[in-house]
Amino acid sequence: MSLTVVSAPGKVLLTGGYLILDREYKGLVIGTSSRFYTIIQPGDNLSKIIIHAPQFNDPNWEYKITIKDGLCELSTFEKDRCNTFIETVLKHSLSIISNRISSQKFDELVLEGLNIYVIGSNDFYSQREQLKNSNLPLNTTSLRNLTPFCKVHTTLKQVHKTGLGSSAAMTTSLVAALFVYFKCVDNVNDDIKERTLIHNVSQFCHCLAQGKVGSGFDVSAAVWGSHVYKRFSPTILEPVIKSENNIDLTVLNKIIDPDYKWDNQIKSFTLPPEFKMILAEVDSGSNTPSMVGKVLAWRKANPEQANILWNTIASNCAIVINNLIELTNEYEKDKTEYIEAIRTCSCVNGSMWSNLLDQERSGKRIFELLYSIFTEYQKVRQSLRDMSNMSDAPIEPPMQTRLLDACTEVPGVVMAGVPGAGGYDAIFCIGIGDKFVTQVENVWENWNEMSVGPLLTNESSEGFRKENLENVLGLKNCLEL
Ligand SMILES: Nc1ncnc2c1ncn2[C@@H]1O[C@H](COP(=O)(O)OP(=O)(O)OP(=O)(O)O)[C@@H](O)[C@H]1O
Ligand SMILES: C[C@@](O)(CCOP(=O)(O)O)CC(=O)O
Repeated sequence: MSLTVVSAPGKVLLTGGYLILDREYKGLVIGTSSRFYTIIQPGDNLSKIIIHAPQFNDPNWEYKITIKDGLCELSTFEKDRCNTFIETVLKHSLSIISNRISSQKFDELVLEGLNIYVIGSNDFYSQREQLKNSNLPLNTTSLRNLTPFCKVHTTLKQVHKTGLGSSAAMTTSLVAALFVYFKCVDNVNDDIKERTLIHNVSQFCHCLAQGKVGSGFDVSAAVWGSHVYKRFSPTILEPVIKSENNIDLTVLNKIIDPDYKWDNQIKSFTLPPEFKMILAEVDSGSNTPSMVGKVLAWRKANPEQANILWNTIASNCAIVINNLIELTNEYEKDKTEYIEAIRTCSCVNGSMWSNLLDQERSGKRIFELLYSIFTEYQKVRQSLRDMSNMSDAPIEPPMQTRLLDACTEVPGVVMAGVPGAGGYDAIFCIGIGDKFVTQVENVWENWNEMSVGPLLTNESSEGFRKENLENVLGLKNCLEL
């Protein structure tokens, strides 16, 4: 049977939280190896769409599709149980697709019905409960022993998410899978225009479903993978977001077109060779919208002070980003020297890397770049703590500061911080060589002040992609074929 499978990565915003809401500033977003999968196969019911989310206790949604004046309408049999993200994507993607392919082809596929699976890698959801119920310690060995895409034994509403951006990865993989299934795109992995089309539709659906136009970095990561991000002007989507219940399809079709005047900027990025990112979730959770509200209100009330702070953070972040890029260039120039320098630094605490600069040895530029990333990122953290104190939003609260400082002490660690909006959700740690990973994980496992749960994910710079079911370990077992 023909199956369409599309995956999209999660995200970690390393630098630029809050700043990227403003087009003046850029952020560095990293794509994760944890991916969200959408699988589509023909249904066996007249115009019925069944959505399966087999990881949850409330696993199915059913819709009936009707098309009226080029607009797709969905009716559901269970009015009290809705999934806004899925419904928004289905309704609008199908309307857009019906406008771009022949009506005969569209009607044929709709009439058959669609069977759709939406499935996220284990790291999107906290696995603490599973481990606890099986009496397993909260560490990476236990996580590796879990079945891929395992059941979370709770409902979608109650599940603890880890901050990797499940809604953006799901939205993007679902949009892309629908466009592939209806053959509205034919080379979506490689064709930039087709990828841009998927970006524009996903960005629109995600904003509409979440009820606001955010910076869109999470959808951008799901589409393009790791990159330096400058947001699009919110005015682009305003005409179709404001009139939520009465969207003009002609306007929408114009806006999502790949040639429309979107002004977002993407500069692709990968961590330099020998770098590794690890992540942990922290057992508390934060309310991002309320933190964003506080920070933006403070900035509005204190524009001069805020601008100084914003510009300081931006210039420190720019040095971090440029140095990371330059390190990759250094590797290309002389791989042996690079690897040797990294090996030296990986055994030493970052604050001591400056000592290496005084010695007569090769690899000086690499030591310089590493030390500069280490110190500039410490300055970013200080500014985020200032932002926390002044706006009263716990971006890097003292509990996280203590944990991050302990991680930063580990030899080979280049930067440890709170991703995105910060708060009590998660932390990331980027280091060089292999040894720092076990040592940082030891710090986490033995941390008493709060419970720190590692994730298995690491950096993967690739955006969404069409997949072959057989190549994704464990995915086939989730389907009722
Ligand atoms: N496996 C899934 N199946 C169906 N819907 C899902 C799934 N995972 C996420 N969703 C959708 O995404 C929504 C969660 O979006 P929300 O914006 O609250 O989280 P998020 O910010 O993406 O979270 P996080 O960054 O922690 O992953 C859910 O309400 C649901 O609509
Ligand atoms: C605070 C903000 O800049 C980043 C939020 O990131 P996260 O969802 O906490 O990873 C908001 C946004 O960019 O939409």
